[in-house]
Amino acid sequence: MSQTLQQLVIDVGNSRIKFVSLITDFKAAETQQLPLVKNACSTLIEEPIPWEEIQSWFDGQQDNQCQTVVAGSNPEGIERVIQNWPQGTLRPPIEVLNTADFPLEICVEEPRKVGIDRLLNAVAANQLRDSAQGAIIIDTGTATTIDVVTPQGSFAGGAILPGFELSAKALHNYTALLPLIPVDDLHQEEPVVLGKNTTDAIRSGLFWGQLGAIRELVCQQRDQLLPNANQVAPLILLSGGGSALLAPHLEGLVRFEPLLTLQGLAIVAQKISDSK
Ligand SMILES: Nc1ncnc2c1ncn2[C@@H]1O[C@H](COP(=O)(O)OP(=O)(O)O)[C@@H](O)[C@H]1O
Ligand SMILES: CC(C)(COP(=O)(O)O)[C@@H](O)C(=O)NCCC(=O)O
Ligand SMILES: [K+]
Repeated sequence: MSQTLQQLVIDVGNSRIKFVSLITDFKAAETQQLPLVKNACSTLIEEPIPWEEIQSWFDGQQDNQCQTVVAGSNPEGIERVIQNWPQGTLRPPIEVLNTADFPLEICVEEPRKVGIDRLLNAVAANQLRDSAQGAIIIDTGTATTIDVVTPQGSFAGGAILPGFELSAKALHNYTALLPLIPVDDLHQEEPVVLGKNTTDAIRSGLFWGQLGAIRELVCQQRDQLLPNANQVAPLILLSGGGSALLAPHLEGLVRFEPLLTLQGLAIVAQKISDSK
């Protein structure tokens, strides 16, 4: 019989706090499946947390059936979530901090300085990739990260660049004449390449520049993962707040997994609870 664990998992980034409830199958490690997301919501980092909605996911259940866990790249934001934790149905969260306990080898100069979100993505990628297959993870948050997992399953580092919104704010904040372009504009219609006014020129740079940077880094990282022809092509995963915007343009190249970090955190938390 397969044993399952219900979880409330929270990822606190630099722009948004993401909440999901999931069902994690203890046998999932053998099946190359990610924990199943049942409910999801998010809020901007400075906005109130939608506790009522989140608590309603667990209506009619005993609190001790659900494991709650929080982690992320924004320590102040995590503190806020813990401080504002509601009285009542939800069990207080476990904060996952210590990446030394992760089921992951971290091959960089200072493993403790790597953003936990990048490592959680790698844990999730390890669940999905075939054995002897490497992985490349594109995560488009406040920053966009493009990271490599080796065919042996270790986190091997990667690249960090500004995401859509940060790039838009930087252009506005550090120039005299450039307006602030809301990222929602990029969703309305595909930006023209040849901007005939300032706004369209910025939209073009933000959108096609981000896409081009991602393609170039994926290309170079793939070459590094495939030093000879008899290796398996890497699994390329696309996640994060900006991923829905990019997915149609990376079709055929990537697998779209918008909640990868949260699912990685669910796997890590399940392993921690299992080992106790
Ligand atoms: N409507 C939108 N259109 C395009 N991009 C968006 C939109 N909403 C969010 N984003 C992108 O997603 C990023 C936030 O993604 P998220 O994964 O929540 O970030 P973080 O993990 O840093 O909190 C924004 O910085 C922006 O780049
Ligand atoms: C690169 C990041 C800012 C991405 O965070 P996000 O955009 O998701 O909020 C975060 O992973 C981070 O703060 N990393 C620490 C430095 C490092 O990973 O090397
Ligand atoms: K992230």
